[in-house]
Amino acid sequence: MWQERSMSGVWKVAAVRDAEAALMARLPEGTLMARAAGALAARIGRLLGDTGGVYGSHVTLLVGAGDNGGDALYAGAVLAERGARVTAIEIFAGRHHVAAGEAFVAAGGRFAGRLPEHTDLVVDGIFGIGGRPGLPPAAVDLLARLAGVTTVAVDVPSGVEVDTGAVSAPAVKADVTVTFGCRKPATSVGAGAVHSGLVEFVDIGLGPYLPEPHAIIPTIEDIRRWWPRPSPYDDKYTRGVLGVCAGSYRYPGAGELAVAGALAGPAGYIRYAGTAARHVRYRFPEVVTKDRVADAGRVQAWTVGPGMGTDSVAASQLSSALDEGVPMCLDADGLTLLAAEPYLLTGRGAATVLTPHDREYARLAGRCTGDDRIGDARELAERFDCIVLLKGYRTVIVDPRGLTYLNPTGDPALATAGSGDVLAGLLGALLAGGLRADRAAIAAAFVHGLAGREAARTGPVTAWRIATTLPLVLGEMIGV
Ligand SMILES: NC(=O)C1=CN([C@@H]2O[C@H](COP(=O)(O)OP(=O)(O)OC[C@H]3O[C@@H](n4cnc5c(N)ncnc54)[C@H](O)[C@@H]3O)[C@@H](O)[C@H]2O)[C@@H](O)CC1
Ligand SMILES: [K+]
Repeated sequence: MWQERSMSGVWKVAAVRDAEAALMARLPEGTLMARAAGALAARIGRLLGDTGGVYGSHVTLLVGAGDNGGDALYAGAVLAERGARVTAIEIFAGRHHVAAGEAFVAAGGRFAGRLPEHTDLVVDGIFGIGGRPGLPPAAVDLLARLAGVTTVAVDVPSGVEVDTGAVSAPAVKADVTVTFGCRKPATSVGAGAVHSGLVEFVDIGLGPYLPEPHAIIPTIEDIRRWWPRPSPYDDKYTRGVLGVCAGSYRYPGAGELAVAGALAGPAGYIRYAGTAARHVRYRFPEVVTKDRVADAGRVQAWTVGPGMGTDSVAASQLSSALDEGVPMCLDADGLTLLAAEPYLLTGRGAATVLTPHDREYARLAGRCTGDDRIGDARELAERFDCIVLLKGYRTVIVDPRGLTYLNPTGDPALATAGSGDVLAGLLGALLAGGLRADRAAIAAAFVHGLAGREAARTGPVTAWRIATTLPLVLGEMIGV
C-alpha cells in the first residue's frame, strides 16, 4: 500500500495490472476507462483551448487494438460532442475496442482509412502498458506524415519499452503524455522520459492497491525537508567540514568548480587539498588549502576526483582520503582510479557515492550502459556496495539495497564541461552536513538541475553559471 506517495512513485506493468485488477473488482465495469478517458479529453481540451478551442478543431486518433485505443476513442467521443472534428485511424485494420468505437461514432466521430487533410492535434492510442517495443510500419508512416503536429500520448508514448524507458525501435515522440493510475518507467527514465514530453498524472484510484514502488521521483518538498539547516548553536565545525580533492596543475578549473559547488552546500568549512591549491586560494579566500590530502586535517566527508588526474600522486591522494573513513563522493578521475583498482572500496565502513556518466560507467562496469538504466545503476551499486548516481536527462540514484530514485529536474543544458564538478562539490557538502548519503545524492542532483534550468533562462549555460546560480535557487526555491 503506497497511497500517500502514489503521485511520485514509479511502477512496472505487473504491479499496475495487479492494482488495476484489485480496484476494478470493486467498481462497475468500465469505470476506470471512463475516468481515464474523461481526464484525457479534458487535457486535450485545454491544449486545444490554447490554439482556438475545441469547437471546429481537427483531432486525429491513432488507435491500436487494445484498451489504450479504447481510451483514445472514448476521449475522442467527448471531443466530438464538444464540436471537434475527430477522425480515428485504425493501426490494425478491423481491430479496435468495440464499445469505445460505438460510443465514438455515436458522438459524431468517424473512422477513416487515411489521414484527413488537416490535423491540429494527434492522439497516440496505439499501445499502452500492453505495448512491446517498436511500432508497426503503418504507424511509423502515419507519424512521419504528422511530424510537427502537437502529439498527446495516452498513458505512455507507444513504442517505448514500458518497464525500462528504453527506446530501441521507432516510438512516438509526444509533447504531452497523460498517464493513468501511476507513473511508469516509460515516462520517467531513459529516452522514454524524453519521448514523453510533459507528463501529466491522472489519479484513477490505484494508490491503495499499489505495492512498494520500483522507483521514486523526489518532490521539491522532500528536498526542502532534507536540506540541512544550521541551528543557533552550530559553529563552522559542527555544520560539517568538507574536504575537496579536485583539480590539478593541468586542470585547476575542476578544483575551482568543485569548491564553488561545495560552497553552496550546508557545510560550515571547506578544506581543499590538491595541486590547484594556488588557484583555489585566490578565487575563494574562505577556503583553507593544502597540497596533500594527508595534510588537510579532519573532515566529515570528502569529494574526490574531478580533474585530479589518474597518476600515482592522484592515486595516493585518493587512498589518503579513503583512509579517513568518512563518507565520500567519488567522481570523474576518481572513478577511473577505482576502475583500475576495483578493491579500493572493499571493507569500507563509510558511505560512498559514485557519480558516473555513461563513459565512466563503462569503465567501472566493463560494459556500456544498456536499455535499462535503473538496472544498470543497480548492478554497479551492488558490485561496489555503494550508492550510484548515474547521470542523464533523468539521473538515476540507487543505494546498494536497490532503493531507486529518479531526478526530475534534469535539463539538457546541464550537459556542459565542468557541470559534474559542481555537482560533486555540492554532494560532498551535503554529506559533510550530515545528510544520509542517498538523500545527499538526490538533493544535490535535484538542486543542480534546478540551477541549470534557472541559468538557462538567461542565456547559454556554463558550469560556472550553474555554480553561481545555486545560491539563488537554494534561497528562492528550497528556502535555505
Ligand atoms: N486495465 C485498466 O484498468 C485500465 C487500462 N487503461 C488503458 O489500457 C491500456 C492497456 O491496454 P491493453 O492491455 O489492452 O494493451 P494495449 O492497449 O497497450 O495494447 C495491447 C495490444 O497491442 C498489441 N501490441 C503491443 N505491442 C505491439 C507491437 N509492438 N506491435 C504490434 N502489436 C502490439 C498487443 O498484442 C495487444 O493486442 C493502458 O495503457 C491504459 O491506456 C485505462 O483505460 C485505465 C484502466
Ligand atoms: K499510447
